Amino acid sequence: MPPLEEELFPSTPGKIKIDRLHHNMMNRTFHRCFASTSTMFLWALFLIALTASYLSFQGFVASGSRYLQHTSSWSHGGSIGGLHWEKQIRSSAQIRRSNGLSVLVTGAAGFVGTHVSLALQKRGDGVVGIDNFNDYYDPSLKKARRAMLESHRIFIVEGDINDRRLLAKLFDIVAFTHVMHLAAQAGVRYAMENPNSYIHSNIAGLVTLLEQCKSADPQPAIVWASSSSVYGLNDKVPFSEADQTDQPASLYAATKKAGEEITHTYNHIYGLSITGLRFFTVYGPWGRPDMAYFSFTRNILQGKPITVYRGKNRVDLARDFTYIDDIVKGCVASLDTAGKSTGSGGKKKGPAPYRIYNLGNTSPVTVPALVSILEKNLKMKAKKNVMEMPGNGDVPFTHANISLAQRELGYKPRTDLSTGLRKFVRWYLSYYGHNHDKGNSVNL
Ligand SMILES: O=C(O)[C@H]1O[C@H](OP(=O)(O)OP(=O)(O)OC[C@H]2O[C@@H](n3ccc(=O)[nH]c3=O)[C@H](O)[C@@H]2O)[C@H](O)[C@@H](O)[C@@H]1O
Repeated sequence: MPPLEEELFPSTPGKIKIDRLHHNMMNRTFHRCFASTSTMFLWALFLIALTASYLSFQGFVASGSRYLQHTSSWSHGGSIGGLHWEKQIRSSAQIRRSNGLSVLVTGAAGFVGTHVSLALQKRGDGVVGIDNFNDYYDPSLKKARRAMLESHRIFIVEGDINDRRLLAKLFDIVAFTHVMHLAAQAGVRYAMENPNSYIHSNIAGLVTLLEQCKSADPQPAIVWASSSSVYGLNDKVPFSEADQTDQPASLYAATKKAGEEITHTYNHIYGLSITGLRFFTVYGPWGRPDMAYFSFTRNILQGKPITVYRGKNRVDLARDFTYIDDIVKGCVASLDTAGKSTGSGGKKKGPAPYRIYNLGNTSPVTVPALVSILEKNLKMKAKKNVMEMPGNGDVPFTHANISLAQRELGYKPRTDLSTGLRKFVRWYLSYYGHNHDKGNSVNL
């Protein structure tokens, strides 16, 4: 068998005559030469293989990170994104009556958001909720509200209104006719502790939402929650929509007032239909644990003292407490009467309605009177610490003039504070029980 080198490089007849030494030398050189060539060849193969695998690994990483980016942008703590998620949204948005609405409710796991979502769904409108489930107060209460809504086939997307990609995705999936914007950082006194959360939700979040609504095609009509607190240090009673609102007493109030101005610019520039509702101290079942009527109830039942603030010269503070069912009727009537937005895809085509309404009860009640009603319902006495109202953003009283809402929305509050608190206490006891197990976990 010829040596390998001969097979690869057949000798010429002249080469056969080379002497042995020369042949041997040549042979060694040839071996060295062949060895380095084959090594180079193998190295080259190895490098090609390495490069190929590196490139394909890069591709894998890139596609993997694209996948991760995609999923993480919608995964705000839940199974968000994907076909099943989209299907849930579509099914929740389904309209089940003629001329029904398809409404995106922001803050849907909040107090007012839950009640409004339910009312809309019950009459056959399509409802999709969005809520970030933050821990301003016990998130388990928000989750319980969500569970209640889910039992009525209402889907709540877990996400923040500052997430513009999420908002764009929702509007891609559903052509919302209306947005009921209730997501906000609420609470008057907490603004001194955490001012930035008010800017995040009530300013930045509002603008992100309006940006989405302005570019949507069709543009939805927007109804949103302003606040009685915009009247600030106004002392002309009752408070009318035409009164001055340029003296807010808290950062919370200032962000709500700013919201009224911001929505005005979107109405003016882009033709968005806007209705701002100034809610007056809303209370009722499934309410907010940070509010006085709720925390007083919890403390009275637990035998803990409550702090009752008093104004200057020992004047009692008073609020135009408004029952949730009345507020819901005002919200739904606002959606029903909201004129259409006129623009599309970010271009205004004509003037659109801009409205502001007070939604109050028109009968202010003092804080000590509120405490007496709770004591009667709970059949327990409160341990009261009375102290002067600290300068933390509170206002001494609120009182709504509701004639505009009455005229244009047919709004007529029907529940007095005694009736409303009786219903609240009944709910509280059924939800938390007398032993306050869940009440203890309320995070204030
Ligand atoms: O109407 C509104 O616009 C506002 O109503 C409520 O704000 P507020 O009226 O201050 O409601 P509470 O916190 O329940 O206070 C009610 C009254 O109880 C008093 N209070 C509160 C807490 C407390 O420990 N003791 C006490 O006497 C307050 O000074 C106030 O006069 C909501 O918390 C705000 O989110 C909402 O925007």
